[in-house]
Amino acid sequence: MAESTEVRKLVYLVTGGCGFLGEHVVRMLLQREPRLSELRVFDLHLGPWLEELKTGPVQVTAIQGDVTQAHEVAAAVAGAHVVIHAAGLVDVFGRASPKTIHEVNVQGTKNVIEACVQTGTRFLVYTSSMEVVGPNIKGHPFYRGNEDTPYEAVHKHPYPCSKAQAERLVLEANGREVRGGLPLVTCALRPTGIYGEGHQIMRDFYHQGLRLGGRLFRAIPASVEHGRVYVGNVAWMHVLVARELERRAALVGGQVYFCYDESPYKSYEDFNMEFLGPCGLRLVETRLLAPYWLLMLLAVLNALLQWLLRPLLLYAPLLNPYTLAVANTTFTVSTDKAQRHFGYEPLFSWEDSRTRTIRWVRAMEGSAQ
Ligand SMILES: NC(=O)C1=CN([C@@H]2O[C@H](COP(=O)(O)OP(=O)(O)OC[C@H]3O[C@@H](n4cnc5c(N)ncnc54)[C@H](O)[C@@H]3O)[C@@H](O)[C@H]2O)C=CC1
Ligand SMILES: CC(C)[C@@H](O)CC[C@@H](C)[C@H]1CC[C@H]2[C@@H]3[C@H](O)CC4=CC(=O)CC[C@]4(C)[C@H]3CC[C@]12C
Repeated sequence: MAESTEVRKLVYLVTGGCGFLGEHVVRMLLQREPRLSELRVFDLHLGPWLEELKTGPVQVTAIQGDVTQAHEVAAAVAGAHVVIHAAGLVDVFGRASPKTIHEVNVQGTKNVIEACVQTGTRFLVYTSSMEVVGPNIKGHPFYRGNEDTPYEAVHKHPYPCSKAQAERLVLEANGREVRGGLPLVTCALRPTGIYGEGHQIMRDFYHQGLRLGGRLFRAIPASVEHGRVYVGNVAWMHVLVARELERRAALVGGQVYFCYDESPYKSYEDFNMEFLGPCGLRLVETRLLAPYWLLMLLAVLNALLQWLLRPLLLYAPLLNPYTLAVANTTFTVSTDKAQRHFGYEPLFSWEDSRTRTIRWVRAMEGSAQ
């Protein structure tokens, strides 16, 4: 842990700093990085909450910008010591075109890398994803795997494809000479399904349950386990690895790390019920009524409806062939690589993560009444 008496001299840039994860990274940096003199928050959509952060000792600079625009990225990166690149189009629901997903996630990442090289920024942390690994299109389970577990990472969906390409670009950029002659040091963090305060999908599930009279209907067998990780622990891993990149460049540079904590392995739906159950929702067992083939038929009908309605409106339900396949494939990680390489330990216990998330859902409950 950096000493609190350290001189404030570092400039950090967080792209996507107003997103679900990005906001937690921004707030974690302000709380736990005492060397910060300036924190730049770069996002397509700036949040009003940024204003409240401008009263502290750190200069918080809000930058409205687009990672697909190289000149905007270069202007934001210039003079930064560290870039945490979390901006991305997280779309598995067909809201954006494959072209747009590629432009943001791949070209946007290229722009960040080139901006670091051209302006002399030496440290880059990329928010990758478990989806870079899987589940693959063959539905192979990934059971308690780690960063070295062999797995046939074969993707067709634009989102995992874009994350895999972007991650590869970041790792390949490690060691490139930046302006000033020193090497660029990069790494990529792979969160599994992130949950916590501000998670839009949890919000969607909650509102869906309210619409259905307090019930959610099981679509996935309880035996299908999904690894999940609390947003505060993902944010902490970003802050910690950003700090250690300089000191441990030879070990950490060019590496990937799964984000993990003590969150239990459960099916995606059962895990969500850890928070939605205490807020009054219940999961109705319909596995006998809704076999997988019927769910896939409904998912395909959703995809067809989305295509037919696109000229008129955006129809983007949670259930589509991709989300059903991912939800129905076990993907859990068990690793300590981040602990071994840069001393990561989860900041929030499972109990604390659960309590914080329930508190957030309850606050939604109040706003929904
Ligand atoms: N939510 C999850 O479960 C997981 C997310 N991730 C990754 O974490 C990162 C953050 O994801 P979330 O916070 O969940 O998503 P989010 O959608 O809440 O945040 C993404 C942020 O990026 C910004 N952004 C999008 N396009 C942009 C552009 N062209 N220029 C500038 N900013 C742009 C958005 O405005 C948003 O604030 C993403 O890279 C995602 O791939 C990885 C694993 C799991
Ligand atoms: C309708 C039911 C089938 C329901 O169970 C569908 C759940 C589905 C919306 C989610 C199941 C698994 C999620 C994904 C997983 O956590 C991995 C991810 C990593 C990312 O980088 C972004 C988000 C996501 C793709 C995540 C999205 C929501 C699910 C598909």
